[in-house]
Amino acid sequence: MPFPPPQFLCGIANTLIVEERSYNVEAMNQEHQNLHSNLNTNQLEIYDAITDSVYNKRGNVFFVYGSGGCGKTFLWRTIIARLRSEMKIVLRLLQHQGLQLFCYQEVEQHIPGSRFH
Ligand SMILES: Nc1ncnc2c1ncn2[C@@H]1O[C@H](COP(=O)(O)OP(=O)(O)OP(=O)(O)O)[C@@H](O)[C@H]1O
Repeated sequence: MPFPPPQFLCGIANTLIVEERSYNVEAMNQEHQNLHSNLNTNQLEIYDAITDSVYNKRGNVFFVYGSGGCGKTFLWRTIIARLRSEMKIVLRLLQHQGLQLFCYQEVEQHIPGSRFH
């Protein structure tokens, strides 16, 4: 099967990156502050574990579960707002009946050399 030329694939990747970096950083920062200040103890514990993994490049995988309405989405929104307020890239890979899978990748400033893993 023919493979698209690399420059075409590079263009697609860059579109994704550009879209993910088009957020209003100030608005995201404000949203993060609002959400974070309302996190309950359990949410805060998970928030700290996930952000610790991100900022210390631990590469952990987290499976967050709980009954409907317990605040999982609220937690994700808080974490995502924090990362996007810092121009980091968060991709939602899957959402199915309470299961959400996110991929976070810090992309280097030099976009053409950057990769998703
Ligand atoms: N710490 C919080 N402070 C204020 N409101 C909260 C908090 N956590 C959750 N909520 C609110 O509670 C409601 C349910 O939360 P959320 O949608 O995050 O639950 P969920 O676990 O994702 O539910 P489901 O599994 O059904 O999708 C939402 O209106 C959300 O804004």
